[in-house]
Amino acid sequence: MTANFPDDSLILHTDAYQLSMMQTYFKKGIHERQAVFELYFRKIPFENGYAIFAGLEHILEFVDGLHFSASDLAYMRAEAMFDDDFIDYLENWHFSATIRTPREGEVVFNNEPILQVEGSIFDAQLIETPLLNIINYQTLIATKASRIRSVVGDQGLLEFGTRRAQEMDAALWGTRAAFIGGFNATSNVRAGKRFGIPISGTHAHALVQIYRNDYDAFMAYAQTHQDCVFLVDTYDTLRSGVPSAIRVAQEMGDQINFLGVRIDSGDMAYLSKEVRKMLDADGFYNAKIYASNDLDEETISSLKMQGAKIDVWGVGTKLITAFDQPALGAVYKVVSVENEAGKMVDTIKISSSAVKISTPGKKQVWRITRHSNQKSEGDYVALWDENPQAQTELHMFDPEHTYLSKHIKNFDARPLLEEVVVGGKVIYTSPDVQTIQAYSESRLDHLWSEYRRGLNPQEYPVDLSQKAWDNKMNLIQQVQSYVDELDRQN
Ligand SMILES: Nc1ncnc2c1ncn2[C@@H]1O[C@H](COP(=O)(O)OP(=O)(O)OP(=O)(O)O)[C@@H](O)[C@H]1O
Ligand SMILES: O=P(O)(O)OC[C@H]1O[C@H](OP(=O)(O)OP(=O)(O)O)[C@H](O)[C@@H]1O
Ligand SMILES: O=C(O)c1cccnc1
Repeated sequence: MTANFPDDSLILHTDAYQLSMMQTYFKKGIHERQAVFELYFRKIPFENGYAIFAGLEHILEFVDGLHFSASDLAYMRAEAMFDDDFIDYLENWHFSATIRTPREGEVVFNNEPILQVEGSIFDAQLIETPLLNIINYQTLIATKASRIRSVVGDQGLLEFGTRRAQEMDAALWGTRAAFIGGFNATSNVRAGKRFGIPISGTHAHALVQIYRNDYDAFMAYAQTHQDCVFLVDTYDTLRSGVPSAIRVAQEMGDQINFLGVRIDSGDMAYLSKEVRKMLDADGFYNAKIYASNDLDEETISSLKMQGAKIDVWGVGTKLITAFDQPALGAVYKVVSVENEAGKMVDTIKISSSAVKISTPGKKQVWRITRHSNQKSEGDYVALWDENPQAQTELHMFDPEHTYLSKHIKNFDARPLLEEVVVGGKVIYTSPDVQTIQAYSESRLDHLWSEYRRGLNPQEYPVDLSQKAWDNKMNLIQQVQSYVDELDRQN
């Protein structure tokens, strides 16, 4: 049986190991030590050249008023895993960390922090799982949406995914992420209500099946609605669906806005061309052809290449489930931690795979743009105390293949990470989704088309400052000497 709690909170939406580690920090008296954690992904999804940052609003909603409710604590008490003194402490605990992120809709890349938490190790550890949960999904969907938008051009793009999404929350927040990535409207009415996303829709095959023929169904719909898009493929698109739609449009005349017809099966290149001819032949030049059925950027771009006469694209499953790559794979790593003497010390995670070695130190991401053309030259990941804005020349080099380097003058450096939560208090109010979408579009304008193309894009430079790179090499050496020493002792 499912237990429902009136005071349920989202704070236990975390992995048990976070709470276990917190108990250790608490019992050992180090829980108030400061730390910096950074969140990043290692590979851009869908082999795209960029990603779109999304998830901030949900994070702020989660952090706001974060506390352990009575039933959360009672549940923990009943679990053998936790001790009473630890749970007593949680009762009066308040979140007090600082969080920095780019603005939602920002264009972001792999191997750079897209979120930073600075606070007690206790607080930073507690929110790792929900932060990853939110960003891993929403950034993935916003990026997928942006890819789809890039092939659609300025045609209509409708989000139809709710019925296929991985449960209700995913549908809701995925819809919002899709809008940030460039969709025009959604079929999800609750997303319209909550986020101010325009809602849009046609009708289903059920309507036609209930009336048992296209004409009666379309007529009934037309008599009860002003705006009409008729779904024409239930029985036979060209012989029954479209002729019935045209007949209803003619008979209803000015009483309706005949917006167009939707095709949901068959060869959509062939059908759309035939349907266009039929609509035009009867003077319905402005009636649009909508298409849906397992579409994504690949099928849409193929249909366009075939000269399909489709004006509006409805996309569900492959968007909302990120069908071709279901995970972004973002991680959250501690980069600096306070030692016994109260001093912040940078920390590293070593791996035999170079991409999995973390980059130590609290960092800022600087977007470097040329004065002359306002195009982004790359991102410059520097230690927090560095200020590239004060430099007249910047040496940018690939952190793995260091011989790949360039010197840049006459540039702008813009910091991406901004405070959104300070001392546990949310200080940032998200703009409306339309503003976020427009911001995202404007950020993409600063990218060369080589990075924007959907197929085999060039790799955008994400470079480390010399200081950040030296710091990383130093720490790798320190860890190596420590392991070598242990090896000698054994
Ligand atoms: N001309 C085309 N070129 C490329 N892909 C197409 C074309 N026409 C349709 N498609 C796509 O082909 C896929 C296959 O469609 P599907 O097998 O579902 O056929 P269908 O006729 O829609 O059948 P169903 O009634 O089961 O939905 C869909 O993703 C659809 O978007
Ligand atoms: O194909 P997607 O990209 O996921 O887009 C959503 C799909 O949902 C509907 O089909 P469904 O069969 O669920 O309902 P229907 O009875 O209206 O066709 C719609 O007709 C689309 O085909
Ligand atoms: O309005 C539509 O046409 C619609 C909505 C959800 C899913 N498929 C289609």
